[in-house]
Amino acid sequence: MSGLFLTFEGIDGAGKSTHIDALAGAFRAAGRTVTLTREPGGTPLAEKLRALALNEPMDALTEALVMFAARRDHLLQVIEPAIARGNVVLCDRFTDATFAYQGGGRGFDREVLQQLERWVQSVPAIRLPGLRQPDLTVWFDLAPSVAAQRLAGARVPDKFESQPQEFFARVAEGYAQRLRADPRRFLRVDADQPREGVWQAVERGVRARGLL
Ligand SMILES: Nc1ncnc2c1ncn2[C@@H]1O[C@H](COP(=O)(O)OP(=O)(O)O)[C@@H](O)[C@H]1O
Ligand SMILES: Cc1cn([C@H]2C[C@H](O)[C@@H](COP(=O)(O)OP(=O)(O)O)O2)c(=O)[nH]c1=O
Repeated sequence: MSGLFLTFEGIDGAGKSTHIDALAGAFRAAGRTVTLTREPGGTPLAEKLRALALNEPMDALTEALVMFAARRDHLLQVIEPAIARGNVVLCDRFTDATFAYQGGGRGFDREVLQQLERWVQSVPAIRLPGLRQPDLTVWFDLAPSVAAQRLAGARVPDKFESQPQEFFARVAEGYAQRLRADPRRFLRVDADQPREGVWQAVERGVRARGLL
């Protein structure tokens, strides 16, 4: 079986977490080996970079470089080997998050991000000029006001979660731009419904593409 690479995106509080586990269960039930991972993070080095990125103030270029440094390590140490073994890699956030948060939220130069994307996602397994990209990206689309209500009191906010709603409106627009640039890669899910409805939309979308 050939490997698969699926990523999950959305503003903080959109409700990704539960459904990633459920999807892992569905793939395992279909006989697949699943690698569950996340960004920033997924390796010892990238988890150290995550702690810095989520807690230390830094300028937008530094933040983007830290995200892509963590990504490079994660891609080479975990994601590529798992895909090569034929696993299904389910990754909580990937490069679309950098375009959404650092590009949209922080207003950082998208051309610089595109250059970093080209460097970091050029891997030996893929002949240039191709890049490693997800086979499917599930985008949990939710209005920032609803996400803020869901997060209120749910957990101690980190550097990003404590941003104002206007920040998340720009992050959401950042995701929408990435979808417009590559619509076939995305499954947009309306996250403003009860969990069961969200799950059905995720499962149906993944099955409809023949991935499950
Ligand atoms: N469909 C839903 N309706 C209402 N609340 C939800 C729904 N999905 C998740 N939640 C709750 O919203 C909060 C954020 O969900 P979470 O899965 O942690 O989001 P994310 O991983 O996208 O940041 C949690 O408290 C979770 O229990
Ligand atoms: C991957 C990535 C995440 N982030 C941010 C988005 C999130 O606020 C945070 C971590 O994401 P996440 O793992 O979704 O947080 P949690 O475990 O609290 O649900 O990092 C970026 O700003 N840029 C990136 O490239």
